[in-house]
Amino acid sequence: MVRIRRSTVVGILTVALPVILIALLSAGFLQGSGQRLVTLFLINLIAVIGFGVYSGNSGIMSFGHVGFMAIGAYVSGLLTMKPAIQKTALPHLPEWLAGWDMAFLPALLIAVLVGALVAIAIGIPLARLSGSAASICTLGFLVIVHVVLVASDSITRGSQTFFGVPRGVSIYVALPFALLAIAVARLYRDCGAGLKLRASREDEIAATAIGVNARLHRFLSWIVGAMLAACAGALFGHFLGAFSPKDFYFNLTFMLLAMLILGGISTVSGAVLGTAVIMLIVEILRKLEGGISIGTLQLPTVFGLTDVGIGLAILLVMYKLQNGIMGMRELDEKLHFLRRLGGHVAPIAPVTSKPDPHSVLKVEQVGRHFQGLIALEKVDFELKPGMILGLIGPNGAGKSTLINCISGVVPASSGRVLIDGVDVTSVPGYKVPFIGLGRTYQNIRLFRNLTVLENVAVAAYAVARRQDDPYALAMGYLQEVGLAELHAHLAGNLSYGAQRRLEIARALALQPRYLLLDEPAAGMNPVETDELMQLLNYIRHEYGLGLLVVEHDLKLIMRLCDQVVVLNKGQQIAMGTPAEIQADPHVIEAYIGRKNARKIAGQQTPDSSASIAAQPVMQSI
Ligand SMILES: Nc1ncnc2c1ncn2[C@@H]1O[C@H](COP(=O)(O)OP(=O)(O)OP(=O)(O)O)[C@@H](O)[C@H]1O
Repeated sequence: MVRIRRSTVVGILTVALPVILIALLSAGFLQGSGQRLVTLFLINLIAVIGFGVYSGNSGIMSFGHVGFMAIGAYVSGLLTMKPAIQKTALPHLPEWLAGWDMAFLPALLIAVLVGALVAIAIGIPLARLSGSAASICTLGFLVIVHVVLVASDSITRGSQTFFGVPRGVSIYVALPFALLAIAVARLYRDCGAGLKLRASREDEIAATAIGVNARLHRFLSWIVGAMLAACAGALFGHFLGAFSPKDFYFNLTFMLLAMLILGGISTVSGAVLGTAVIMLIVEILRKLEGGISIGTLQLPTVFGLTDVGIGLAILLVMYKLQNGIMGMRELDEKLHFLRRLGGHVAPIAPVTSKPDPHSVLKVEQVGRHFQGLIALEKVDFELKPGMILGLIGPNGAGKSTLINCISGVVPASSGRVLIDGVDVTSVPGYKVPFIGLGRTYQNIRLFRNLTVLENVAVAAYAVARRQDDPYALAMGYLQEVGLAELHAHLAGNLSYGAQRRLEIARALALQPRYLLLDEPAAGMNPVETDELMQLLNYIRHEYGLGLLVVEHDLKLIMRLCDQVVVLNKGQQIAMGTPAEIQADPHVIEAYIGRKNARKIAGQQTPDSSASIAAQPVMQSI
């Protein structure tokens, strides 16, 4: 069963109600041309939303969705034409394509289905790409669709227009589809799939480490967006009463992208606002472009004024608001009273447990080379639940590389990492969390444009049972780390210490058996560091987790850890209790150099040991 959250319903209504109002008022009070303009607004809105479902959630700018509009318009137009008109307009049509004479609605559904099939075929390779490479591919798709339609003149009439597509798209016809598009887009944005895709848009590596299969979600959003665009195309074809490939090319792409970017690429409310604003600008500038007379003054025609005007509008908005007028959040997420209407998330207390005595994380002879540089060699240790293992070493010793190898972010060149017998290196990155591993990062990797609650909810989605609300679970973990009050804030706006705690809450929400923490105290003041230490001790005892902590704060390591592993230049030079490590001459030498180590050794008195002499040095590093 799909869980629809109250906040999603509030979000849909916030956007849908003004659209309904505009449409009904226009249908009641405007004349023919005004009504046509509003109908076109509704059709464009569906297309812009289609663009936004893919581009807004994945962060990949699509130039290809007008290709799906062309497919939708062509298929629906062809299927609904009267046979007699079709014979004249498209005399060379093969028999199997001719004479379908379908009603509007089934033809539109088939058009959307064809759009989806094409999207599946293109989406399989496309989903492997991200960033500008994917954007260029979508542009390639648009060009291919255009060329195929123009080149197939026996079935499309080539670059010429074919008339005879039944008209009949009015405000009343377009409105239900626009409302459906709004609902689909918002439901998708807020559901687990949409949330995961938005997380991967923010940081694909961090999203993968909490179980997000970014390729799968890019693929799904591409198909949903394509279906909406095909629907918009079909409506557009029936609105025009004709089909021509040139109507579905760069000009339309430019205008729809302008709407999307101006309003804000990642929100449905931005799509509505952007579509309305650009259509108004276009309407005004088209009138000016043709030359108008004001009293006795006759303004000349200005070629290209509309396109220049749209370009300037985008530039102006982007100069001030990089993420468009609405930014990254929906209107209802920004307005406090609408947020309250969306309801309160009641936390579910996390399930705590005792350490499992049979579980073990084994690092076996792990090595990693980077083009001749040996970053790690033959590292070997075990971590058990309920234990805190410190991992220390000078800069460049290989600590982060080891954590990356253990968590599957970087494949090990040699050796194995086993969690309860399962080889981490043999599973894809997004499946690693499911074998019991959570982690945080040296350079904080949060989903900065998602809220604090959403950051944790992405992880909770990965492991939540069907009956549990991932948001309620996430709220429970936020309470554990003392961030519940800040749940509605954007993660990127939190203080440094709070961001580190949020990363821990996100990792805990995966319900792991082992937690890898890469410099969790970096950038924290002494009070925050003390709080962190208490939190880590609490996690170890209450959740029965095994913790691997990389830290440069040796005081913290010595106070917190049961065992410490020391790396130097990729080699494991020592392993033991904090007291043993402090006394180890190899460790002292690695940290302060051979010469200084000898000096310390020289300062020894009969009743002092190297460890005592070295302690202030070790602790001051
Ligand atoms: N992706 C990479 N490509 C090439 N070299 C790398 C890569 N990652 C790490 N290295 C190299 O591997 C070595 C170990 O780096 P690593 O970041 O693991 O050390 P570290 O102990 O975590 O250091 P620090 O305490 O400064 O974070 C360094 O020489 C580093 O330059």
